[in-house]
Amino acid sequence: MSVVLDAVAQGYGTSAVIEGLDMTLKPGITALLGPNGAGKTTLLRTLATVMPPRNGRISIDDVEIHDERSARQVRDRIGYLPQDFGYDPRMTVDDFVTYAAWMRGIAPRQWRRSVSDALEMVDLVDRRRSRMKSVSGGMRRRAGIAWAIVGRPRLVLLDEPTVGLDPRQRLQFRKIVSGLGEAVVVLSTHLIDDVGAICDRVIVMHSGTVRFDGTVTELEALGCDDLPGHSQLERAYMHLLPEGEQQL
Ligand SMILES: Nc1ncnc2c1ncn2[C@@H]1O[C@H](COP(=O)(O)OP(=O)(O)OP(=O)(O)O)[C@@H](O)[C@H]1O
Repeated sequence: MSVVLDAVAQGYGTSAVIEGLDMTLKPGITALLGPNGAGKTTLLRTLATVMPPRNGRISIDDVEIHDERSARQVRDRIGYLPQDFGYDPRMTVDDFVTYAAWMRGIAPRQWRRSVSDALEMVDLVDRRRSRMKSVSGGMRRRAGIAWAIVGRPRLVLLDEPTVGLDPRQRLQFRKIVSGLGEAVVVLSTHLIDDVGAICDRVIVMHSGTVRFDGTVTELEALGCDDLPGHSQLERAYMHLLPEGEQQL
């Protein structure tokens, strides 16, 4: 799986959100960090082929995505969990993940196995018959993660996947993501601990542009003692913000 962005611009209506973004994504776990409104969700939606780029080019496995037709060629390889994902509250957890399998074009004879495999990965096998409306917020989010990984897509996009998870569930989440092996995984988060624990690469965005792109170790090296933060990574993150936002 390869994903290449070349001078990608994206926006809504008359407002530009992302400008001139160049990036190549490879197998491994990449975190998108950045303040509210930095453009992380917009970038994930663009990678998910929900919005073709306004300008520039995005290619997924050498297919250039410029319209619905080209997007359809690659969607079966993409698992995307939006920040506020919708679900029918009467659906069971099993139905919900089976629906994702259907959407992803997985052959019906493989649904049982793929769904069981995804539910096992998120530790929800014993809740598969529960309705989505009756499970806890954290379990629902794990069902969302199962939605994104059913059928083992090679591009997995997770928008703030750990919101609402308790500490043990966050550790489980890290284990799930670390187990995705060869996939290109891109996740947005505000939780710097998660980044330090599992990510191979960190991209820090601000106002639709990339302020940093490198490894966790490279990011840590930017942390200065005179900036606020409880860890070297938090201080490095603060260092990358514009000067007016570096102090509390
Ligand atoms: N559907 C939309 N219509 C118009 N503007 C939008 C829409 N969605 C996002 N925006 C704007 O685009 C900019 C980037 O938003 P985006 O949601 O991509 O940021 P983000 O980094 O994901 O933020 P957060 O951390 O709060 O999730 C913001 O200024 C936002 O107001």
